Amino acid sequence: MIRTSRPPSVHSTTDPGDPLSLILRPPTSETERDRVLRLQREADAKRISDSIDEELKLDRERYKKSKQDVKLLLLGQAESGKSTLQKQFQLIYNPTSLEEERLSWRVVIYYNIVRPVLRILESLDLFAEADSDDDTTTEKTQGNQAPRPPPSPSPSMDQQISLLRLRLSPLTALDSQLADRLSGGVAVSGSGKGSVFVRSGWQSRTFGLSFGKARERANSGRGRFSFTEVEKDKLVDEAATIIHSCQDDIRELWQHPAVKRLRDNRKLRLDEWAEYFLNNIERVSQSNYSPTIDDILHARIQTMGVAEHIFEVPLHGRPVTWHLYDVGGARGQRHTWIPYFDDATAIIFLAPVSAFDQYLAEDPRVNRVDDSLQLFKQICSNPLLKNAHLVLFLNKADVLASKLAKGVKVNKYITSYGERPNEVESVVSYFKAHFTQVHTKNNENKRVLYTHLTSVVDTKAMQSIISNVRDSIFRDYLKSAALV
Ligand SMILES: Nc1nc2c(ncn2[C@@H]2O[C@H](COP(=O)(O)OP(=O)(O)OP(=O)(O)O)[C@@H](O)[C@H]2O)c(=O)[nH]1
Ligand SMILES: [Mg+2]
Repeated sequence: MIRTSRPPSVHSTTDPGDPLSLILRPPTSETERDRVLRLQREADAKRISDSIDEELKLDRERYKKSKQDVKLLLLGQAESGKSTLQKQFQLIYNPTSLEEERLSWRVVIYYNIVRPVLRILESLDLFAEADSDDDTTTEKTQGNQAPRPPPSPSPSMDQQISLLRLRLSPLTALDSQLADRLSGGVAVSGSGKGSVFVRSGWQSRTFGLSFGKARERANSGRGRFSFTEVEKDKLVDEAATIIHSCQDDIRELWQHPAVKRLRDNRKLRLDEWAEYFLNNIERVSQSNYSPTIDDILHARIQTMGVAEHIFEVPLHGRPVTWHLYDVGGARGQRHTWIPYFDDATAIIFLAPVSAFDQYLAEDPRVNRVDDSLQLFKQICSNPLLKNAHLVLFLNKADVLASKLAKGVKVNKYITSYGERPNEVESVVSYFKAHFTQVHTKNNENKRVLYTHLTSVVDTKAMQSIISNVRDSIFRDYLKSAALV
């Protein structure tokens, strides 16, 4: 053991020769008031520095502890149902938080009404023109043959639609205001159907909480806002008033024979949430409207990036922290998933089986079921994910059933489906076989694939499916814990 003397450059701060001490030393002319202010500043600086140290310490502890947590990734293309599944988890493991969010969903729901109404009006315009174009072309080729019957819609229908268009004109301005509010003015191009995306924590930003307050809530694990904060929102109140005053016109448009015709001949295809809210317009447009859980589950807003949700899930009476990562599924969002692959415990991959007649908004040449299969292949074969527990949800079974009941033919879009029966059971087993094959061909680790046929908006059915998934994840979790 050797003894060392202090190196010559190190001095105590009280050393009168130390240049730092000289700088920090209060001026000799300091008044009593200056001294009080200086001490106050020093105390503030210390408090901030201590709180940063404390935050860093907590971060380190959180990170250490989070190694034992379950990390569950919800993956799948846009509109596959990931955020809806997240809400079902929230409903089971943190119901009060969903309750607290209830009123904040009004802005999304109003947007989910206004957008399709404007789309219906656009389609009426577009196809009225297309019809008349078709007629001119036909007449030209028909030469001197007798003229065809007058094009529909009939003039009286035209007048009705024009009148509705006029009366619904306040919705045009509302549409962009709501879009702006939801996206925080950020437009995201090249990824997904609309330009409206939200990041994790959108509610606190949407309702104008100051950053400090939002952060404080996020840090305290509450990350939410209260009824009163939401109630004060002027734009949402205005939207409620406009939608309330337009409700009869919205209903009339929705039930109009011209719109029915466009829907029947599938020139107008509305998304499932649009149909849901338009079918419920009377209730949703009430001035004292408060969204039901079903409404929240049907509300649609695209996720941007990755949103983390934390739940405590009991295992043999002891809480285990689950981190649910709800990702944006549009092609332009998928690069944001990768940092979460490293330590994922489990994946739920959602593939909407109802999407066989749809194409990607990001690339209209790609059938959505085909995109799901390609994406599933990438997930199955990704070396970073090879140890993650794998669950597949063949989702939107209810939407599939209603499409098939309307007579939409699968083999028109998926030619390899051939002459198999156009029935739910047959379609589901056909798609399931394809996903299973992708898994089998990309399964070096011989991991099990757990498959469920789901409608994630169905709360009752989801309760038992989620508990089934939870048990299977915990089984693997305990096995790997035993190996450590
Ligand atoms: N009827 C029905 N609607 C569903 C089902 N799953 C999801 N939806 C609806 O489909 C829409 C899209 O669902 P989301 O959960 O937002 O989709 P997502 O996968 O999070 O989409 P991105 O955030 O864009 O990646 C929502 O309006 C849901 O209510 C289902 O099984 N049945
Ligand atoms: Mg989402």
